[in-house]
Amino acid sequence: MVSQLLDLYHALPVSPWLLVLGAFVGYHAVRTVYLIYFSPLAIFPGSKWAALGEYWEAFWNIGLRPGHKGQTLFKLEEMHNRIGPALRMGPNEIHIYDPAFYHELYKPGSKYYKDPSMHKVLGAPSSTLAESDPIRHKQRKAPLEPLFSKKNILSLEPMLMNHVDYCSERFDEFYKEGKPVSMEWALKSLAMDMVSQFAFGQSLGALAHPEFKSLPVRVFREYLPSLHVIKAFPFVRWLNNLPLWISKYISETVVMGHELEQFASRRIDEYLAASAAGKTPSFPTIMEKLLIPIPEKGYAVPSKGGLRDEILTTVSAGDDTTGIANMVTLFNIVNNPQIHSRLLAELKTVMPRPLDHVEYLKLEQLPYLTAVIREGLRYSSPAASRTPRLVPPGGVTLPDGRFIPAGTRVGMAIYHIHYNETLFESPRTFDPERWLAEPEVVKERLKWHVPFSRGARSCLGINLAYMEMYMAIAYLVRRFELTLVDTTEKDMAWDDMVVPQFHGELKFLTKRRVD
Ligand code: HEM
Repeated sequence: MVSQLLDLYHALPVSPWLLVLGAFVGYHAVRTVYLIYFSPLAIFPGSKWAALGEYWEAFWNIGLRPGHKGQTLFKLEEMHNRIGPALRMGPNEIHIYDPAFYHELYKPGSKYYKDPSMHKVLGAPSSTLAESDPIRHKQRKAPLEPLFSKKNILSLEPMLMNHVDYCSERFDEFYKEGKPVSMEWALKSLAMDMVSQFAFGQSLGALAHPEFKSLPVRVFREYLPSLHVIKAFPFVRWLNNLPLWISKYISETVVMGHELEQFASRRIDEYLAASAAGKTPSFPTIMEKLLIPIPEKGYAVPSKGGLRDEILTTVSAGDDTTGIANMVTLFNIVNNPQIHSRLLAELKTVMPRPLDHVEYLKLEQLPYLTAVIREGLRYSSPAASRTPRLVPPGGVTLPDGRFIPAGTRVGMAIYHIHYNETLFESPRTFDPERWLAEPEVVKERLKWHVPFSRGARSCLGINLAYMEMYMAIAYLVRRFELTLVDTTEKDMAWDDMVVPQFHGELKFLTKRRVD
């Protein structure tokens, strides 16, 4: 057999290496022609590069060329406006801009499931956030869903209030030293302490860090942008599996990720030890619920690694997003004196003195604060990127008659809804008034207010996020004369690095109000 193969090898008219090379080139030439001209998705316009692989998206997103970082979202917006509501953006992916399709794709009971390959990028495939199978997703969500109900979240109010009070004390320290506060770090730390205490029963102490740059806050800020790179080059994820002594020469983010995992594991051990000793927090926690099996709903307690992944993805989902929403909202309040003074006047009706406390349910009733927060969520769109789903069996026919086959990845972006001129007049203006119009008009606009997405895969933390926002905005505006330091609109421009990454810093001097 071997000698026959050797005879064949010697009888070949050209080098076998040339044959291999020829086969490789031939395969790619045929694949290129097929993808660009004959694939069922060839009827959709878009860059030819996009039809061939993840290159087009990577080119605009990962910043190999200056000015091309986190730009896919904006490039798509420009292309949709130029060439139509459905574009090809991958060998097997269509991007849609038509708002009418949003409520088809993300409606409750939608048959468009999360795309597993996309969510593998997150690195915790067994977590509620990343799970794509609808049955397993329901099982994983079973212990969390009642925990995140409004009734339960209301019981967190005293715990959240402690963090707002401590944050205020830290702002005093900065003011006494004559230093401005870097709000992105401070507000992400506030969100981190709130959500981590809800997770572990004990906060990660992010607000106590001298510059608000604790490891967990830094890791999520550094790690999320690397998801663009992992998506284009999935092998990068394997860096995580390298021994730490090797990865520390390659990527600081990977090392920080390992440290965070160890940190979270220690917190889980501490929680388990405290719970065995009968010491549990006075408020409900994510850990507590994850440790109770619910056989009738198919929920079994995960392994320790599974617990860690679930907790870390939930904490990461709730940290940057809420921090960014608060930061963008505060910037726009302070940068618009009329909005600022009207909001302050309203807050004074329920908090006559700067140090007063007021029940969250009363804050929620304030119409102007509510309008400001809604507008802050629209304007900041913290989960701005597209969230892809898979076309269900049978495929789908778009309103214009074009067919998308089953299994195609199809996505829309919250940012494109919130900044669509047909849905929101002058979308680039921060205008709380749009939420104070006639009730029918507001009702129609709310249909397009989707910062938390819609349907079965919408944000689990919506009640917590609203409560954090109402409390942070109301108390910080009521307690402090916030003055911008070296910050302009230009600093608040952002790139889409899975969550917005800002070009500059928002800095405030934080002087206490006396009346
Ligand atoms: C302003 C703040 C927030 C915004 C704008 C936001 C937005 C979103 C969006 C758009 C999704 C859907 C993602 C997708 O389709 O792939 C999502 C999912 C999720 N969010 Fe949030 N989120 C916020 C805060 C929070 C908080 C505070 C928590 C909890 C700690 C949280 C936990 C989650 C979880 C667990 C999911 C996955 C839900 C599932 O797949 O069933 N989020 N969030």
